[in-house]
Amino acid sequence: MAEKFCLSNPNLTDEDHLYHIALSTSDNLPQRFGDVKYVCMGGKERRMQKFAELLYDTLGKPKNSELTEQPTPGHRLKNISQSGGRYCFYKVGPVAIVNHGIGNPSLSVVLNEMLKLIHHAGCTDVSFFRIGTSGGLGMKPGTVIITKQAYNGLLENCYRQVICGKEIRYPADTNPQLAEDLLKCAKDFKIEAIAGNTMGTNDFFEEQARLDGAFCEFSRQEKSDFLKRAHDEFGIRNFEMESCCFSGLCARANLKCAIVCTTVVNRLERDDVTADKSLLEEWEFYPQQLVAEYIKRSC
Ligand SMILES: O=P(O)(O)O[C@H]1O[C@H](CO)[C@@H](O)[C@H]1O
Ligand SMILES: O=c1cc[nH]c(=O)[nH]1
Repeated sequence: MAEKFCLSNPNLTDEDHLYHIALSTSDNLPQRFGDVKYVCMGGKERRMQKFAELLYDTLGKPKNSELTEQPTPGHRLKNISQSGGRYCFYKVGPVAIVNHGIGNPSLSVVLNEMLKLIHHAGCTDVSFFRIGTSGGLGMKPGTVIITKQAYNGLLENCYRQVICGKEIRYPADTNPQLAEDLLKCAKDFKIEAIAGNTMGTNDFFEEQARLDGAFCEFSRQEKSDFLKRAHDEFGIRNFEMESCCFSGLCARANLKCAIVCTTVVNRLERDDVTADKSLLEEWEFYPQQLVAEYIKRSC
């Protein structure tokens, strides 16, 4: 029998309040969530709601889903964490779908609580996925990047976490087999996708070498030198803002993870994101299609 996922924190007890996702150990976690095998996360609430509805159809309306009492077209699923007011959370068959907001701090909070949820629920064989958007480095917008290694803004392949006034570095790599399987789904769906390294920063503007933020005290030459170095020396193919924390905490918990991000701009050409809404929605849909297909094939 597969081993139950177990966090190593000795302070965890049978009573726990997952404050930001509005759940606690008195909410029948093993009965409601013990079958979860996939946790899918992404920044926006709307994207994750749409993804949950897509999965509900793709997986043939699985019975072990949490449904809303007042369904409307495209809104059949219950937002389990609605009363928390911070994140949305849907359950579709063996999949938990959650949004994480922008950046490592917002992700870290909900990821800690999702890890505690699967611990208390006694889940087995769980994989984590981030489906997101990113700025491509030399990539045609709409290309999907499946992250191999995450680098922070200092071009270090790690997640830096401050604990009791000290900084600890955790490796920030994803699972190669998941990446390969997702690339295969992309090929079958004729979605342009590559495996590459990702830079996960703590800022959208200056840390990603954008000249068009509220502030900028570096030159165009410094910007292009940095982008060239990231591309040529470190194999960076896209920028986003959660890959280090996501891969760092999943690895720390001994869980497999994948990061699948579409690109919405080619940073070698411009800084601002100018594509129209329908094109952005189309590009944003590609990672959802790939991860939904991967889950359908593997569950
Ligand atoms: O599309 P999502 O998942 O939000 O991710 C990307 O978009 C946000 C910035 O616009 C950052 O959170 C970045 O990581
Ligand atoms: O350029 C981009 C686009 C999306 N998200 C980012 O963090 N950077």
